[in-house]
Amino acid sequence: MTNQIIDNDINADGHLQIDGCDAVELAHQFGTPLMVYNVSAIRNQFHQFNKVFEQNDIEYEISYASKAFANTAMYQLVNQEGGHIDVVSGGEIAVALHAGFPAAKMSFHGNNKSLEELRIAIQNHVGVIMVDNFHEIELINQVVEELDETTNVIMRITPGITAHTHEFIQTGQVDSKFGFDLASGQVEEGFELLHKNSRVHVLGFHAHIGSQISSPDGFNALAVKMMQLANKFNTEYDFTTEVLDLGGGFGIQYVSTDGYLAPEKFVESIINTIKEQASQYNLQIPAIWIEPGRSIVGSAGLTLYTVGSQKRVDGIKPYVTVDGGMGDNIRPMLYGAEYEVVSANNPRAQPVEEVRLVGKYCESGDVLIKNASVPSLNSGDVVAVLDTGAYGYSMASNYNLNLKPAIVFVEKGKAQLVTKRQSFENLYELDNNLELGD
Ligand SMILES: Cc1ncc(COP(=O)(O)O)c(C=O)c1O
Ligand SMILES: N[C@@H](CCCC[NH3+])C(=O)O
Repeated sequence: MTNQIIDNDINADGHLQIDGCDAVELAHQFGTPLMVYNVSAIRNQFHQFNKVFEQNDIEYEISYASKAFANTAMYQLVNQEGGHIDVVSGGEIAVALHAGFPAAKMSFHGNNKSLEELRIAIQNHVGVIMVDNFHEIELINQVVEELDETTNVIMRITPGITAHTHEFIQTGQVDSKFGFDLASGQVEEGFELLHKNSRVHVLGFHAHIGSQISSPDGFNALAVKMMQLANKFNTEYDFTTEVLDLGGGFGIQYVSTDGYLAPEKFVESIINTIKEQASQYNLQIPAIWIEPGRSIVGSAGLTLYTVGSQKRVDGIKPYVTVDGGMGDNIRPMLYGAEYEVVSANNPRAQPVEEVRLVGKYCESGDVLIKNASVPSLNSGDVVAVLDTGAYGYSMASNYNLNLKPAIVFVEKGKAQLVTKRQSFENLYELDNNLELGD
């Protein structure tokens, strides 16, 4: 969305509206902080991805990386859109199953899956396990034997590509904790071990080079490496790569100075490179899978807060405090991430000053926006921090024992509470009274 609010985003009362719902009314009805997702925007991003594959007549899957944002309704929405999901823990599998999401459309990721998690995945016939390392191969072999089951796997490889993004969210460089190292022959070694087990079916290869990437170059380099790999395995092992999964990582625009490339344009570029490589090697084009997270939900979500206290000292940039902060959005503190904010009461109001938009947590670093250009804001006003849909709620914490926010989905003028705000009881319901001491 970013702060280029268009007429469509403003209703007759002059308030911010999200897919036909008044943001100020949502804040009053459901309380703040409140996460609001525009369901039409999520559906539209699925359609854009589908369209680019279909126009190119490519077999594909859109495997939504649910670490970006997951709850029961989100898994159900992805299912309505015909997507697959990428899950990374027993917890994500459990919530997806609870939502009625088909196990066969899940890809199970992780660099340290436990024996128990692998048992859950294999018992429930999860579609594919993205095998990450040699230890995991042993565990998979053990579980399929023990449960008298079979499983599909895709090998995650570390391609040796350094994506242009924040160091904390690069994953494709040689020095990474994820995947089988391509350059040193680990992929061949792992493949031979997997291939030996008739209960394990290798579908192909996966790589994910990082997140919030703004240029297609790294993806094109990845597509070249992956097709080289497919060709090598075809020649040396007579192995047909059925699936190449190129991960996610397509960046979104958080602030107006961020470059913008529509997420489906990254995919178009990947498809073109794979087509060229396939014709060069005279290989059949494998099914192409992608795992977008941020590009599906990032700009579809925003956070509504209510303004509270303000601190003003001559010569110091003012502090404007909202009723949430680092507990619902750790990204500014963790990655120096930037966001834009608008007044939900009057999104057209001209900025009159630069302030620090800060949270209510006991940390000086709890700053949501360092340089927020805002109109005159008063206590009780509702503000919207835009583009918070990815890795906000999913990395939320109960720091200071603050409650995690509620989540509302809106679509065409209708709003639905899809996750309740936590209650104080939720904060102690797992605790036992102390029995030690006097
Ligand atoms: C394996 C894998 N796939 C997909 C994603 C989703 O990335 P993004 O949300 O940047 O699209 C991630 C996260 O970076 C990941 O680790
Ligand atoms: N949590 C990160 C993205 C990590 C992607 C997971 N592999 C972010 O907010 O940008």
